[in-house]
Amino acid sequence: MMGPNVSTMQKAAKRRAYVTFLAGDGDYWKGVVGLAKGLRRVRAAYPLVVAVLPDVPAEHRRKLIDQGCVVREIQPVYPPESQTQFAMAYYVINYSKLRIWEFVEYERMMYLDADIQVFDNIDHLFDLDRGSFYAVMDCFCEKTWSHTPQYGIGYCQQCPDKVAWPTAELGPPPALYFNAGMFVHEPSMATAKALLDTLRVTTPTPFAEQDFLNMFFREQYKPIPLIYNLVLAMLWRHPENVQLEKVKAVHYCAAGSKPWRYTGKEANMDREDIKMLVNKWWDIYNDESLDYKDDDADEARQPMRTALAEAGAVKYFPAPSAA
Ligand SMILES: O=c1ccn([C@@H]2O[C@H](COP(=O)(O)OP(=O)(O)O[C@H]3O[C@H](CO)[C@H](O)[C@H](O)[C@H]3O)[C@@H](O)[C@H]2O)c(=O)[nH]1
Ligand SMILES: O[C@H]1[C@H](O)[C@@H](O)[C@H](O)[C@@H](O)[C@H]1O
Ligand SMILES: [Mn+2]
Repeated sequence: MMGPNVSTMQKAAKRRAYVTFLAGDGDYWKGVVGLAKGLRRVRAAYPLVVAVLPDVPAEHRRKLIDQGCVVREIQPVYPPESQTQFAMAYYVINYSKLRIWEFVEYERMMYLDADIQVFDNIDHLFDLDRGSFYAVMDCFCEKTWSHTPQYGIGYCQQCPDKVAWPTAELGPPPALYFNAGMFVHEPSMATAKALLDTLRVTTPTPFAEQDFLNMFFREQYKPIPLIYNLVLAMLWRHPENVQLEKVKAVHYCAAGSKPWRYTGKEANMDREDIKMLVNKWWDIYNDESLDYKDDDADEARQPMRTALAEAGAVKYFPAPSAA
């Protein structure tokens, strides 16, 4: 019979996880495989859950399971009917990301887009104070933002003093705005319901669920340093803000930067730092020593170590220095 300590430990081990999202039968599964291997490389203590839409083929799901991912099918979430024209078509699918609030067997999760790679362990973000929504501030300088007043006047929250916000004409400056490719959240059925209920009465906007989450979590949002989600455009838009050697997670979101589609032809893609980061992604993706092995003793002990820590063997987590 299992003693109470063992079951407590098993429960504790289940309470935290990384989570990503996969839709369609295209090539984004490669991003998930890369991410799974990257998390293993930095000895992440928690599993990677993949929220997959029904349209992800069995063959792709198998590749994720073979890499040790926990595959969970979710039902798509659509914004109010026939209003999707307001959101960029490419982003509409991302509303389904809201389903990850339903993963209540985890008390805390860190969401990472499939086009993010981690180069350093970021487990400590799970220890941030509860009750807030943590993410990295976005940059408004790329063409994708050309529909906004910010872009029009050249204002960016990454350098708010360069172009002052014209309060007289435009009212108070916009609230801090995060990139939704990476965030720390707390699953909760109540929150999941509130998100879906609110979505039902919200007109879609260009950045789809990213705009929506920014609106929904405006009061709870706490910015964390950009080393946890380096939006690549920061390299050429705000180089003075970036210390590349300190960056722990890179988001290959600039046009043409997805490593598995990279050709080097699009704007800025011939930069040395970009080439280096794309190569680093491929090194991890191709590294067979990072493939998941069922019988890997060290791997098997990992959740137990986490469980021990959470069950009280380590009673106190020092406050993370990052935020
Ligand atoms: O065909 C697709 C498209 C997207 N995705 C998933 O959706 C994520 C978001 O798509 P991108 O990474 O291509 O989008 P961007 O990084 O350019 O977009 C940014 O804006 C989006 C607005 O919807 C989201 O908020 C996204 O998380 C944020 O990083 C992907 O990483 C991937 O996890 C798929 O699985 N298949
Ligand atoms: O989420 C979007 C997307 O990643 C774009 O590529 C980027 O230019 C934007 O800044 C961001 O808000
Ligand atoms: Mn992305």
